[in-house]
Amino acid sequence: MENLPYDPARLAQRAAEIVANTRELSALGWTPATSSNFSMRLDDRHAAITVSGRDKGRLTEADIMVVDFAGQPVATSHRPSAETLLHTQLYARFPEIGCVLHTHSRTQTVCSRLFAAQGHMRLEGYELLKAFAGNQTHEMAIDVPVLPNTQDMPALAAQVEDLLDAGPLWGYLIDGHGLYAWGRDMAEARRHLEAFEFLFACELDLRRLHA
Ligand SMILES: CSC[C@@H](O)[C@@H](O)C(=O)COP(=O)(O)O
Ligand SMILES: [Zn+2]
Repeated sequence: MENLPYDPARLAQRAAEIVANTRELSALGWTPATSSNFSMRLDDRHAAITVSGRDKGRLTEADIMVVDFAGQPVATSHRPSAETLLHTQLYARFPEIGCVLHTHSRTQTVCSRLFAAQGHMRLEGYELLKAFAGNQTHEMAIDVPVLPNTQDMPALAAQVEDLLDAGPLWGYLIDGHGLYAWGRDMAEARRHLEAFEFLFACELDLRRLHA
C-alpha cells in the first residue's frame, strides 16, 4: 500500500463530513453553477478540499482531495479548488481552525456589491452576533470586510493576511463573489456561515423596507 503522508482514515471521515454538509448548503441554493469550495484540516500540514469545478450539489467522496498548506496537491493528480490558498492560509496561520467554508449565495453576493465601496459591512445590535465564537453580547458591532475580487489568489491571500493582522475575524466577503467563513470544526464554521447569511438578509430587508 502507498505510504501516504496523511492519515487515510481521517481523510475518509473528513471527506464524508464535507460531502454531507456541502449537499445541505447546496440545497439551500448557496452554491450555484459549481461555485463554492469547502475544506477541513487533516493535520498540521494537510487539508482535505473540494476538487476544482465539481457540482457542489452532487458532491461525492471522490470529489475531495488532499493539499498541503502551500496549496499543492498531495498524492493525487486532481486539481484543487482555484481558491485553495484562501483555505490553506487560515490553516497555516491558526492551528485552532479546522474548517473553512466558501459559498456564493445570492444574499452574500448582493451584500458584497452593496458594501464594496465602503470596504466593509457593519452588523450591529443583533442577538445572533453571539453566534460568532467569543462574543457574549448583542451590544456590539462587527465590520465584515469586503475585498475587491481578483483571480490572483496570492494577491487576495495577502490582503486577507492584512485583515487577520488587524483583529479577530470570522469571515469576509469578496466583491461580486461570495463569503468565506471558518471555525474550529464543521459545526462552528457552519454556525458562522449561517449567522452571516441570516444577518446579511436582515440588512437587505431593512434597506428594502426603508427604500
Ligand atoms: C463557477 S465560478 C466560481 C469559481 O470561480 C470560484 O469562485 C468558486 O467558488 C469555485 O471554484 P472551484 O475551483 O470549483 O473551487
Ligand atoms: Zn468562489
